[in-house]
Amino acid sequence: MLQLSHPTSEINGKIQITGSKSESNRWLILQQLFPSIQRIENLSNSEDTKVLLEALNLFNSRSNVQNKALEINIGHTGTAMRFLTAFFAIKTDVEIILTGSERMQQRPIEPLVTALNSLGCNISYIKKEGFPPLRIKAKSSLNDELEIRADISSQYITALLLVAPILPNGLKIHFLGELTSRPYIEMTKQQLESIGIDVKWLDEGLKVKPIKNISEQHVLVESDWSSASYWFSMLALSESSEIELSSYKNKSLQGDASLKQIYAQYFGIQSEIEDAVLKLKKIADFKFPESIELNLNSTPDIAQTIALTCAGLKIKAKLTGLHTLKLKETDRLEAMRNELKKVGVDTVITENSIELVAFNKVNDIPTIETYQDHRMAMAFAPLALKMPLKINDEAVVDKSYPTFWQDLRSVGFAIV
Ligand SMILES: O=C(O)C1=C[C@@H](OP(=O)(O)O)[C@@H](O)[C@H](O)C1
Ligand SMILES: C=C(OP(=O)(O)O)C(=O)O
Repeated sequence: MLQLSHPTSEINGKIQITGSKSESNRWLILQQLFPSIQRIENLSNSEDTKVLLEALNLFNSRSNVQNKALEINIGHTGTAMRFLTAFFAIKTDVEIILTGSERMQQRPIEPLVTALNSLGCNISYIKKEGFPPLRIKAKSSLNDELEIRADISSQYITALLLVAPILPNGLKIHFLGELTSRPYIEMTKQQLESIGIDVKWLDEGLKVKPIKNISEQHVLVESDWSSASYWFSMLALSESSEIELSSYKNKSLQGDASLKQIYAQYFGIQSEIEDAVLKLKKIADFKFPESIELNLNSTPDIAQTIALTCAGLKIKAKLTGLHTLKLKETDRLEAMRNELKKVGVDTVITENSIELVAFNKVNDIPTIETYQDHRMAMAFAPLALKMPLKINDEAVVDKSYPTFWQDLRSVGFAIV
C-alpha cells in the first residue's frame, strides 16, 4: 500500500511516457505476419506488451513441445487475449490452450470465437461457454466473409482486421449492433494502411484486401495518450503548474488524444505539441463549469480519469456511453462508485453511465482499493493534490504504465 500527498500542489517537470500499448500490440502481431516490419521504435514497456511478446516467443518455439497442447497464459491482457485468438486460429499447426487470469475468464470472447469458427477456424471452450480458456486447433479451409457483434468490444474487430490481409481472399466484416470504441478500429485501419494494406469502411462493416508482401518497414509508436490522461488530471487539480510529456504527435492514431479538447474546454488545461513534446499548462483563473455531461463511448479508457478530475474539482458530471466499462479489468462503474464514496463523492450508476451528484467532507485518510485495475490506481492518484490518500495494490499500474509512481515522485509527490 502507498500513502500519497503533495506538499505544494504545484507540479513541474519533464516526463517520458512509454509507447502506446494499443499501437505496440498491433505492430507485434503484424510483425509476425509480415517480417518485413523490421523495427518497432518506442515499443511499450507495459506488462500488456511484455505478455504478448512472451506469448509470441512461446508460439514461435512450439516445435519444442511435443505430443501435448501448448498452453499460453496472457494474464489480464485483453488485447493479447483477443488478438492472439485470431492469430493462433489462423496460423497454428499445433493445438493451443489460450488462457488468462481469473478476471480474463469472466471477460466475454464469444463474438470473436463464433466469427472465426464461421470462417473455418477450429476454436472451442474449455470451461464456460463464451469465455476463455480456449482450445485452438489448426484451421481447415477459410471463407472470406463474416458477421460479428460490434457493441461489446472493438478488440474482436481489430483481431480480425489484423489477420485479414493474410487470408487468401481478404475479409469482409459485417457489424451487428452499434460499434463501440470506434477510434480503436480507426487505429488498426490506419496502421494497416500505413504499410500498404487496403482497408475500406462499408456501410456497417469493413473490407480488407489480401496482400502477399509488404516493403521493409520501420515504424514508430507514439507514446500512450491514456497514460497522459493522468497528467492532464494532475494539472487540473494542481496550482499553477507546467508539465512536458514525450513523445507525441499532432495527428495521433489514438482516440484518447481527444483529452486535449476535453481538458481545454472543461478543466482549463492548455496543451500544444512542439518537436514531439506535449506541453501542458494550467490556465490561470479558469472558471470551471458547475456540471458537465460527456459521452465517452469512443474513449472508455479515460472515463475514470475524467470522473476523478471532476471529483477533485467538485464538478457534477454525467459520463455516459460506458456499458463496456463493466467488462474491463474489473466492473469499473461499480469500482468507481465504491471508491468515490470513500473520498466523499456520492454517485449514481446505471448499466452505461456514472453521475457524480454530491460532494461531502471526508475526515479520515481513505484507502482506495484498485480491483486489479491499473486505471483505478492511476485515476485516483491525482486526487492526492487535494487530499492525502492511500492506494492499495500499487503494482497494478505495471499493466500499462510501469514507471507511474516513480514519475509522480519526480514532480514532488510524497509517496511512502
Ligand atoms: O484495441 C485496443 O487496443 C483497445 C480497445 C479498447 O477496448 P474495447 O474495444 O473493449 O472497449 C480499450 O479499452 C483497450 O484498453 C484497448
Ligand atoms: C481495458 C483495458 O485493457 P484490455 O482490455 O486490453 O485488458 C485498459 O487498458 O484499460
